[in-house]
Amino acid sequence: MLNSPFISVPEILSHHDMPKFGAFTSTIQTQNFSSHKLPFCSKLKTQSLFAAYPLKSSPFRRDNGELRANRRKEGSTTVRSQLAQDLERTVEMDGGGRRMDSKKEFDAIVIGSGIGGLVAATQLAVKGARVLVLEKYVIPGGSSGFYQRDGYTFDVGSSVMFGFSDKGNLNLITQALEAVGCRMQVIPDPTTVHFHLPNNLSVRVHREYDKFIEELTSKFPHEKEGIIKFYSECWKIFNSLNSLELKSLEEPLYLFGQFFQKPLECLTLAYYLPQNAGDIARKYIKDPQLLSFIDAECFIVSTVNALQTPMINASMVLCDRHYGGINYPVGGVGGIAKSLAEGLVNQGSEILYKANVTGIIVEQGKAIGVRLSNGKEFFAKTIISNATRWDTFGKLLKGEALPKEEQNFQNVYVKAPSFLSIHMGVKAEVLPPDTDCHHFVLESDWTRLEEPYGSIFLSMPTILDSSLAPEGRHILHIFTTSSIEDWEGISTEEYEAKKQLVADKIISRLENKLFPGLRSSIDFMEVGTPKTHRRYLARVEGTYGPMPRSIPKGLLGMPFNTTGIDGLYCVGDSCFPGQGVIAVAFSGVMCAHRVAADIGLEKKSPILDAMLLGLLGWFRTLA
Ligand SMILES: NC(=O)c1ccc[n+]([C@@H]2O[C@H](COP(=O)([O-])OP(=O)(O)OC[C@H]3O[C@@H](n4cnc5c(N)ncnc54)[C@H](O)[C@@H]3O)[C@@H](O)[C@H]2O)c1
Ligand SMILES: CC(C)=CCC/C(C)=C/C=C/C(C)=C/C=C/C(C)=C/C=C/C=C(C)/C=C/C=C(C)/C=C/C=C(\C)CCC=C(C)C
Repeated sequence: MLNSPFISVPEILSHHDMPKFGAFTSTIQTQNFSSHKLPFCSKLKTQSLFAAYPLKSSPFRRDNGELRANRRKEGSTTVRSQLAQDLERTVEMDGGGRRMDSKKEFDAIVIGSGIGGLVAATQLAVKGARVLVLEKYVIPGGSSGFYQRDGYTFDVGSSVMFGFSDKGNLNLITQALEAVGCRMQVIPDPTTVHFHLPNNLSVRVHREYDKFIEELTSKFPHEKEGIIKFYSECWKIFNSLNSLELKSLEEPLYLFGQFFQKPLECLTLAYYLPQNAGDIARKYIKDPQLLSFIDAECFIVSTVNALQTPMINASMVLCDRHYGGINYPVGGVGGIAKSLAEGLVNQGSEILYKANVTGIIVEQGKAIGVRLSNGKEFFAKTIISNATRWDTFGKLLKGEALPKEEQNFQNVYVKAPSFLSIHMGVKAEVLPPDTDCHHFVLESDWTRLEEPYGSIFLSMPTILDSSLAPEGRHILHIFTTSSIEDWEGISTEEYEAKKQLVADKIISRLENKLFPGLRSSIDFMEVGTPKTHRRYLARVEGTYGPMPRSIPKGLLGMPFNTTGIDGLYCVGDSCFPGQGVIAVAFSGVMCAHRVAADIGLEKKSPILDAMLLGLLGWFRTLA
């Protein structure tokens, strides 16, 4: 297998996806679904997600060489959203020359359909807004998308799903789906992650908190008290978070309302907002190896060590994994975005694929529309960018001076490296019985934790959902940090050879540590590099997300959703609270609330707005 030519994700996507998703090949497509009740989401309860994607039931059809949306029939009547009809009418009105497609205004245009963008869009749609999502790629989801090869269904990004339980206030993925009437079947993961660390330290993070603490204290009995105190402090924060109704922290009526109803909890959160997990761990723990373990715990959350990881974010994930637990959606992570996109359309809003936004149109200092690579223009009261802040302000806002809030963001945060990913199908026999689904491997040297190719993340979602692979096979999704500079300025042959070399080394490491015989069990493999991720996720340098330039003041410096440009909002992992699917879902909820207030769908107080936004802006300069 290793001698077979490695094919990069871009090549694979273009060769395989396009025929499979043959219906997605026009420049602009419109999903014109009626708003009847959730056909796809309800199917998910009993079927594999991807059964919902067969070509026959594609939402598109060819019509005189043009792609058109299939119309879903209710009884004998064709029902289509008013919005879709408006759009199509404006396209018909095009008379050559510049295609001013839309004098019609949307309430919001969302650039990008990552989980952040989709949550913002769906939350706005259920509040009654007319939303248009413009996605560059052929399916929704961005880093939380999927692709299929040779009978395997691969998650593009992480398979570790927080916020997907049925309890509390922090199950934001469940809530986002429910808002549009969707519910997905999930499979509880008994172990969040199995750490394989230097000095043969092996720690399994069990779903049951007591079992995890018991395992960790058995490795560090002299630190039992410190362990309990550190994780208990995380619980204090988690419980405060979990008691709040989560909406926009940039909206004063809500924020002051929460302070009034839950003063202790809000003050607790305000107290921890500027703090990092590493400092708090050091209050209780002295053993350097245990502190390094806490670094590894945080690295998974933030791609940086504990001293650089905001305590609120660390607490969120270190507790949710025991509270709601990690739950994997049947059919794969891609089903979340697919369901949200369908829910959005069912609410009468729109999503267009292969719609590459190349510019945000600003008039008299206000963002009023967007321009696509094919020259089309769309207009809205508000523009929400789910592209990273670097892409939004560096590429989409040409000719605009960088607002000072963005300068501040770029001073405090840098682009985290990208990653190298290996998607692999293997013979099932190579995995020992009772293998856990997620592993983190750093064999011998703690100092390599944050180095490129130092730590290995491994997810095997077929341990939980065997429908993702052909019978007798498992999926291995392996990823490790890697920078784009490593992959630039080399010939195609060198690029291919380098992919093979790097993959080879990682396979050897996994063979030594976990799965003897792995190499000979490989049935399918492809390697994605930072260039792949830059191209297919439309993220500058393929970055994993923002990471602090030095020691941050917790979350204090992380911008929320409003920007220095009137009418322009950002959503996604370069907004508060940062990287992670549940984190960007929260960013989507916050963004939708702030936008809804600004377009009159929620209460607002302009005077309090000005005061709070000014205050938050000032706080950020302290970071
Ligand atoms: N391997 C991984 O696990 C991995 C990798 C990267 C990011 N992540 C995580 O994924 C999440 C990111 O979610 P997110 O919501 O911020 O965004 P995202 O990056 O997942 O999605 C953004 C979407 O916007 C689209 N887009 C970008 N620019 C566009 C343009 N100009 N025109 C049209 N569409 C455009 C992209 O195609 C993509 O679909 C975070 O949790 C992050 O930490 C995970
Ligand atoms: C506003 C002011 C000044 C004061 C107000 C005080 C107040 C009320 C504050 C409120 C704050 C709130 C509500 C904060 C909310 C924070 C939240 C919801 C944070 C959520 C963070 C979630 C994170 C960081 C999730 C990260 C998950 C990640 C990165 C998962 C991915 C995992 C991998 C990629 C690893 C895969 C692992 C293996 C081993 C394969």
